Amino acid sequence: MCSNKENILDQVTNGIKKDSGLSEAETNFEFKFSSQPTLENLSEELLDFCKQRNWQQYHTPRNLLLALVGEVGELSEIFQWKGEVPVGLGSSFNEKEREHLEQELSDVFIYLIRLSQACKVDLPKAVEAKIEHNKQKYPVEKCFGQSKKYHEYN
Ligand SMILES: Nc1ccn([C@H]2C[C@H](O)[C@@H](COP(=O)(O)OP(=O)(O)OP(=O)(O)O)O2)c(=O)n1
Repeated sequence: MCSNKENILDQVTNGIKKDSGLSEAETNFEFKFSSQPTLENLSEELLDFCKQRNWQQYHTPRNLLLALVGEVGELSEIFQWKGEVPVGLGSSFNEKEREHLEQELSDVFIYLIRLSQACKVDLPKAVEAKIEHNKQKYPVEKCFGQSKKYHEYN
């Protein structure tokens, strides 16, 4: 390890290793989402899906929130009893389980988009603002390599 960048990477990796017991390969986050469809594309499609079925009457904020929580429960069941799972899932998930995971993550995302629509929250803008807020709350120089709650730092 000679450069500063390598040094930081090493510290991050070791930090993850120490907490999760996973190796460097198992904590490799290199991954990119597709650029299409956009959030706006999905948002429009979901609104159409709902209108075509005359389901606006059911897609109220409270109902959508309950549906979202239900889907989070279904997502959790997939991981239940598996113990720690590496980033990328490794050999912990077979093809069928991976497909199931894709479906449950999608259900959660779909209801999150619908709930945001029903609450008229501009989700990408809100997330961007929240990330900025998190940066202020968790400054790198205070939090580097530690995962404590913000009020536990001095
Ligand atoms: N009133 C509804 C019912 C369903 N959906 C959409 C959003 C979810 O993506 C999916 C949820 O469908 P199900 O309630 O059938 O749940 P699952 O797909 O999880 O099926 P199961 O409960 O059998 O696992 O369909 C919706 O928008 N509004």
